[in-house]
Amino acid sequence: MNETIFPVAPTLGERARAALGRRNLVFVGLMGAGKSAIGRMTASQLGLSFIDTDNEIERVSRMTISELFAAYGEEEFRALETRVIKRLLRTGPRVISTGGGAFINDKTRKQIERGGVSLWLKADLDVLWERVNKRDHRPLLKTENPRQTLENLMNQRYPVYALADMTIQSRDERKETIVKEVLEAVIEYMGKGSRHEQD
Ligand SMILES: Nc1ncnc2c1ncn2[C@@H]1O[C@H](COP(=O)(O)OP(=O)(O)O)[C@@H](O)[C@H]1O
Ligand SMILES: O=C(O)C1=C[C@@H](OP(=O)(O)O)[C@@H](O)[C@H](O)C1
Ligand SMILES: [Mg+2]
Repeated sequence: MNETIFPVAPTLGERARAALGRRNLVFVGLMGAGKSAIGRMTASQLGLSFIDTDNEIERVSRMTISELFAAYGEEEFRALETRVIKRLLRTGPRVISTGGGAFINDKTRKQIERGGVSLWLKADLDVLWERVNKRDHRPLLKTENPRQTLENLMNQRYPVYALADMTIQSRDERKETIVKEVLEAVIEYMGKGSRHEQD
């Protein structure tokens, strides 16, 4: 019997994986933007391993993020976060979802700029609030008016997140759609005139 072999077109995930090469893909953005959820799904599409820096910090410290903040304060948490991210970036490629404050820290942001391509999941206050107010594991939001705290953080941090290599709007839309947009952004960014073109 004659068998005809049809060439199989690469999937979007395969094309994005090839475009990424040896770089890590690093998700940044505010609490509730979807870094952890979208990062995990993106990694699966890319066939890369996934690490959430908060999970990794909790694993190495054997404490929850809330416990770390309560016992040692935010400054110590940031130092630990910087160390963990530095190590993760050295051993990629992988998809890394950071906690919301990581990219704001100058040292951590410079590490990410050297060892990865960054993607800001940007979201409106209403979207963020809708998502974060269902859970209470975020120590920075344990304030009298957490919605106002979130808004203040947006004002402080959005100019810094804007330094990321790519930006995708995280919104009230299926996660699969956001993942598809992320993969398309990686292909476009890595393909044309990115600072990583020669890597
Ligand atoms: N596109 C989306 N549609 C609906 N829910 C989402 C979407 N993206 C994220 N979420 C949900 O919002 C919540 C916060 O997402 P998470 O990934 O923990 O955010 P982050 O890590 O940026 O703080 C989670 O319950 C997650 O499943
Ligand atoms: O914005 C921040 O400074 C923080 C965000 C959290 O991660 P998510 O952005 O994944 O919620 C976590 O790292 C910690 O509570 C501090
Ligand atoms: Mg997260």
